[in-house]
Amino acid sequence: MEHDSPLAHEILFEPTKYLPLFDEAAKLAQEIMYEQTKKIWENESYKEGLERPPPTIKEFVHVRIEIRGPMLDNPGKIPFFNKLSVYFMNLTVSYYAELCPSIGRVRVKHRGVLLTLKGTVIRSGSIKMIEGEREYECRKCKKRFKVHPELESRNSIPKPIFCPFQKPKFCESTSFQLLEGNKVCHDYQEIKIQESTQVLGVGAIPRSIPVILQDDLVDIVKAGDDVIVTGVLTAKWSPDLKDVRCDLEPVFVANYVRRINEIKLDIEIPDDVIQKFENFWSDFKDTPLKGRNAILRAICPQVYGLFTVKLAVTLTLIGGVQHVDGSGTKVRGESHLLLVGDPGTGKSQFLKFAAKLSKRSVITTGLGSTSAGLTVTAVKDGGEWMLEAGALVLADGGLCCIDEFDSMREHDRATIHEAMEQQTISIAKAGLVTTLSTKTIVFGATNPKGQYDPNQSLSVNTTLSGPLISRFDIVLVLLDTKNPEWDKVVSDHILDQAESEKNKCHEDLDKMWPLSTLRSYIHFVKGYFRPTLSKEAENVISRYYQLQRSIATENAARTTVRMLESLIRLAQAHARLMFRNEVTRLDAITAILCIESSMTTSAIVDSVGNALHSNFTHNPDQEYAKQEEQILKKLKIS
Ligand SMILES: Nc1ncnc2c1ncn2[C@@H]1O[C@H](COP(=O)(O)OP(=O)(O)OP(=O)(O)O)[C@@H](O)[C@H]1O
Ligand SMILES: [Zn+2]
Repeated sequence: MEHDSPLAHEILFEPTKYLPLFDEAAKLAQEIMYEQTKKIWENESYKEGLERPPPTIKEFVHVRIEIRGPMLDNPGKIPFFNKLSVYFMNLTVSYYAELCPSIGRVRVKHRGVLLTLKGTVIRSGSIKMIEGEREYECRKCKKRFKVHPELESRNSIPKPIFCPFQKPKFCESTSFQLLEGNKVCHDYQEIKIQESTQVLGVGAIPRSIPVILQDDLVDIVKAGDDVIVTGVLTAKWSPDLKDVRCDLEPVFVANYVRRINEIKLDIEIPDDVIQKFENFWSDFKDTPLKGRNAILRAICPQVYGLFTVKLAVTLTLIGGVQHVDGSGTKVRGESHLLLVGDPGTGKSQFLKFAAKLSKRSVITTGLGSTSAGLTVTAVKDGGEWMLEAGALVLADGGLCCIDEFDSMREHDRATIHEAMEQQTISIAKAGLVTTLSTKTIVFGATNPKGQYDPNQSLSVNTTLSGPLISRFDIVLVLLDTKNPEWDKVVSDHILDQAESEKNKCHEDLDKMWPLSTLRSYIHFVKGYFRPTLSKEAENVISRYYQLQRSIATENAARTTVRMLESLIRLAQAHARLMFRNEVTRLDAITAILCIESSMTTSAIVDSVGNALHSNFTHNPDQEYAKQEEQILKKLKIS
């Protein structure tokens, strides 16, 4: 029903009066239908001799109110077209958008109305049973009535003081009989939802609010889920702990909960934008790598050069195609990237830019921004154990940027392996047993321990274990080695000197790829293309893998089957970047070049060089032709 119909208005502004009536009506309707279906069932099953189970009746029936509409896309903001102004005591009140505030804007004025909040589940409590209403009989007028638990006093059920029956005249009795046999219990669970950091400005602290789920709403969401919850705001006294003042805490009693993980990521791209992408590639059909580099230049434009890093970041964000291998094991499609670099080499800039490019992202440090750290932990909240989601769970379906990656805690070092490869985290603690999804791209950045020693393996230089490093598709080392020529171009760039002529022609291309277009492009190619390997590409990748396996290097941890899966993912990602549905030899060789720059010792490219000083070439297509010839010779492919 439209939100401004009279009935909707009543429900929105007096839910505690109308919703119980709706539930009563629904229960009555269920009883009537049950009687009718039971009669039909008795006749039919008798006739057909069928042993069909009799119809069942639900003990608790609730009417769930689902609020939809554009106001949910920008909670708390009052979009103009949605602003319903009603003159009330000469005040213009925009009612309805106020019923979808962001969690940080929930105030006392929202108490008692039907609110709709949007957020991410950061904590989920164990499932309990609470005693529902108690039935009493008045000893004087013999009438029966129910007393409901009071949320404010932590679901205790107060004893009745006076008889509620006032007609035909006041009963005034104060003595009642508790009817023991009618004890009613409800399933009960407490979760905590936090407003999405995407909605907040940089540096704003995301607010959270406890939410109470009862009956059929229990256990339908997990930590990390994005949800829209409709319900009534009330308050409860904080637990009476020694020397701690008791406060009234806001709490949200849910009437309806909707998971929006998939919906949120499924963003519509207008046809004219897709047409723009197609026109762009038709302009570059003869020099495809020039077109690709125009896109790559738009990655973190404030950082000059670092071509290899920009390519790696883009391929990581686009990712490969998730599939199930011959043995039935799910092979992830998400790539992971690790930047190991000296201070001041631009790592944090790339983390922040990548987060802006993603629909759903969490930026944190190895230590994690909450007690849950990177994965998940069990915390005591108000005397009861709850599961708290860490960064990887909150970034499920998106990107998790982890700065100072090597500073993570022991607890996370153990669980992050499963989280990055199997993309799940299983936890069994304090009676809370669950498996949470972490289908997340991990983008890590870390400084080497002391001075980077190229003769030592990555594990030694980063104190990260071999198995953990092997989970990263690409590991780029950014060494701030002295390079006068490089220092000059970077300082010119930073000091915003007059760009040299040869870069001028790139300016208009950069204008074509502002952040919003780049984000749409990445989202579109990820969703639209599912590239398969051509025979040529397969041949190149398998030859390279065999060559790597035959060369015993100290980075043996990197030449596992995982490397093969990484090559396939990166090649598929490059095909998507090139707006194609087939992985060609070009994509396979580009994936190999990424892996080569990933190794401190390269297998086939003579001078991989320092990723920090990799720059955009003026004619990439010609440059590539030379590289391809060199690599095919090394792989003995004619
Ligand atoms: N190639 C570059 N072009 C332009 N600016 C750069 C380049 N490299 C680094 N910078 C600048 O240097 C500053 C430091 O970058 P950033 O903070 O990302 O370094 P970092 O690697 O994260 O350092 P740390 O490891 O200490 O966190 C930033 O302002 C960044 O813009
Ligand atoms: Zn009475």
